Amino acid sequence: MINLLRAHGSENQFFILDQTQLSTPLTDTELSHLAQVICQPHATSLGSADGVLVVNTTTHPDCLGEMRIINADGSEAKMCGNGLRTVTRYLAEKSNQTQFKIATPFMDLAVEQAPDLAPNVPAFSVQIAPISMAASDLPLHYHDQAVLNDQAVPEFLPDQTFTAIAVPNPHLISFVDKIDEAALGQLGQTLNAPNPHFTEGVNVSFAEIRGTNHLFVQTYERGVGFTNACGTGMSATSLAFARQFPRAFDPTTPITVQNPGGVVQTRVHLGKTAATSQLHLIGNGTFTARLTLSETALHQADITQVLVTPTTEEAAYQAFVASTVPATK
Ligand SMILES: N[C@@H](CCC[C@H](N)C(=O)O)C(=O)O
Repeated sequence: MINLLRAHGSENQFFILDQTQLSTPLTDTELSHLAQVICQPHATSLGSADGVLVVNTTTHPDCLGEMRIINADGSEAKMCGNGLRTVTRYLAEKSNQTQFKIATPFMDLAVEQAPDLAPNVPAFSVQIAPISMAASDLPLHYHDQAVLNDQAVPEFLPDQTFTAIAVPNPHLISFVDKIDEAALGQLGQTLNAPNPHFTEGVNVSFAEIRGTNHLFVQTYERGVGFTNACGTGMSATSLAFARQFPRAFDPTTPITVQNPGGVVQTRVHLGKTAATSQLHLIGNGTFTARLTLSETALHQADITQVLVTPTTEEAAYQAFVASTVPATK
């Protein structure tokens, strides 16, 4: 029998599939099909999920494994920050190591265990890289501009400015006084349908600055829709914040980023350019259930016979959020 894990980082919900336990790894078509089926709200008793995190072996130096992220719509993304924290925990527990690297499609990333956030709420710190603002890396097409940096784009929305950053998955960021969820949803949908600007879609984040090193970020994700939290989105937003709002940024302490699913911290070390800056994302890596099914059923994305065994971690995570986050909206 094969085990899957139900995991979340700030309630960004995933299934972790360790392909090293299979006699035959799933093909890319099978992985895409599995994500589209298992992430549906009523597919399991666990509710909807945002994607499937696939763990493979790797021969890259210092890497304990490779992580791929398949979005709920079956598309593959270049990176997943919240997911990387949960895969860090998975590989840390499997190997009994606390500091190592994980291979991702664009880069081998440094990860480590962090102090627990609360009893039964383990936390992990992950590097977010590579970083680029080059329009060609997003890709973004806007009047042949090389970058989009804190700029009005009336084609997106009036009265807001936008910054585009790849980490390396694409993010469009806008700082606002108060998040207008309907406007975020509308823009997210438009830029993830065929459009002339983001031809491969984009994750769209609106952010409120709530004080020095304190943000609230909400994201409409490519391949998913609204998420409770987007780790790469909160990291890219933290970088944009540090560059655009130096008076509200204290480089000596982490940034607290609230989100609809809880709270994370980011560390931003500004370089001369965005690309030479360094980003780290720190937050929970929570396992809420173990799932068991046959390898044949997994290949066929047949989850009708899956056995779900919940853990006790969600109550601990919710208690942590209630004690530390006075109001998320
Ligand atoms: N939730 C993730 C990002 C997942 C990928 C994204 N939907 C994309 O297509 O780029 C995160 O925590 O970073």
